[in-house]
Amino acid sequence: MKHFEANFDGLVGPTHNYAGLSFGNVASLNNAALVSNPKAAAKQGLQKAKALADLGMIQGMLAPQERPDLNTLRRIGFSGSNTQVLQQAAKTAPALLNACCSASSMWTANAATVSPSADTRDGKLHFTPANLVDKLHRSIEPVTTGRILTATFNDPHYFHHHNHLPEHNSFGDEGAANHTRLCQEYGHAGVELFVYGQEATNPNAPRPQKYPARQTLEASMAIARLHQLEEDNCVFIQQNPDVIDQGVFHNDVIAVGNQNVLFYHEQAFLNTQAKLDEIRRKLDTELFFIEVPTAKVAINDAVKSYLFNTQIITLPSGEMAIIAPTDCQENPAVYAYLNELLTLNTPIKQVLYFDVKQSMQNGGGPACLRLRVAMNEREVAAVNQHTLLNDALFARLNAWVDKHYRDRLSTQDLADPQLVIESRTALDELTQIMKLGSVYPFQR
Ligand SMILES: N=C(N)NCCC[C@H](NC(=O)CCC(=O)O)C(=O)O
Repeated sequence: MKHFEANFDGLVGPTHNYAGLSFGNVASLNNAALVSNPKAAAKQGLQKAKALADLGMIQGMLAPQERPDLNTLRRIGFSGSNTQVLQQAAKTAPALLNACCSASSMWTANAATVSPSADTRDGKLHFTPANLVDKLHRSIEPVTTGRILTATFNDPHYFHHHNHLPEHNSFGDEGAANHTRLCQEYGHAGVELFVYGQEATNPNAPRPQKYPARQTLEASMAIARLHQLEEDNCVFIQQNPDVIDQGVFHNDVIAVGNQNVLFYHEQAFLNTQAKLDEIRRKLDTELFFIEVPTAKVAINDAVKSYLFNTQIITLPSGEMAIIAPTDCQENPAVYAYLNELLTLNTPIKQVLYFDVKQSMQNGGGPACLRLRVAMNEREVAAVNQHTLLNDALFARLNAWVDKHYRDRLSTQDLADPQLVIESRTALDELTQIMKLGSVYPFQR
């Protein structure tokens, strides 16, 4: 049977904006209050996704969430008509209004952790939506994320959907951004790498001093249990707390894996050598550990350019390509490194650059925008086919964006009641295009 790794990219929502909501994410803080362009953001994302589909990759799209989130605003005591709720919140608690308007579900690397059927005891593909408890604006995503995932991977014979983990700091979970998988072939059992920022229940364990460690070991271990993984197929690695304090808020800002390649910065992990040895012991295949030294790329350059927030994909030819943001071309040290990488004897043979600046300005690179789902051909056939990107869906979604999205949005605009109407009209139409059913609170 054939097997593939599909990418499911998040469609950027109509309220994409820069509110500076993510302490510890330097791009989000540095670009706070910039005026955004939701239309351009959505189109940049679609272009990247379509380019991968055109390369022969299986590419899906995940629907965005309903924002402004009026349910949450009502839950915290704002009342009256929608207009009154927005006006009261804007006047008395603008930070809470901003949190309820973020389009952050676009970064689907944080939607869930996914374990392919080759790794799990029941032979099903497992999904656990991330609870994202570290950030208020993200903690309101998991329920709808679960509904969107269930509507996308909608055959219970193949797909096993779990609830998100308990909403407590001990179980801080950021999904696939802190998880990667190494394997020989996508359809063979692999080793799942769970990279955590701290041990919540061990006060003596190392942890960052300045910025939050969003993912806990406790959460990673809970996911491994839920997904029915064997101990021999898991490696738990601690992220280096010093790099979290330099702005590496997720592991996918400092490391990325694909098949038998692990591409990571010298300073990414704690106990690196022991962990690499454990991977070698648990995965009996030729492995390429590509370590980027600080002398070639400083942490600061890695964070600014998102060198490691690239996608490494295996093309139908069997060669690997790196999907990088154009910011990597603009950074001399990183660009020189990527050119050198192509001359090293690794499976990576080309680099393709994409402009995803609207997302980058909020700290989301190409890899943040996608959720990887390794599947065999039967599982691909069991996916909701209206979510898979082809020429027709691409044209339809572009027209949908043109019709509904603004090309300018400031944080002041978030209180505009018209934005609620525009966003709901757009999402209602989208659920019909992608045949998702009633996934949004306003539809239920
Ligand atoms: N690395 C991965 N996988 N994802 C990137 C997520 C970026 C997101 N930014 C934001 O949520 C900023 C929103 C704002 O400031 O308006 C975050 O920090 O959670």
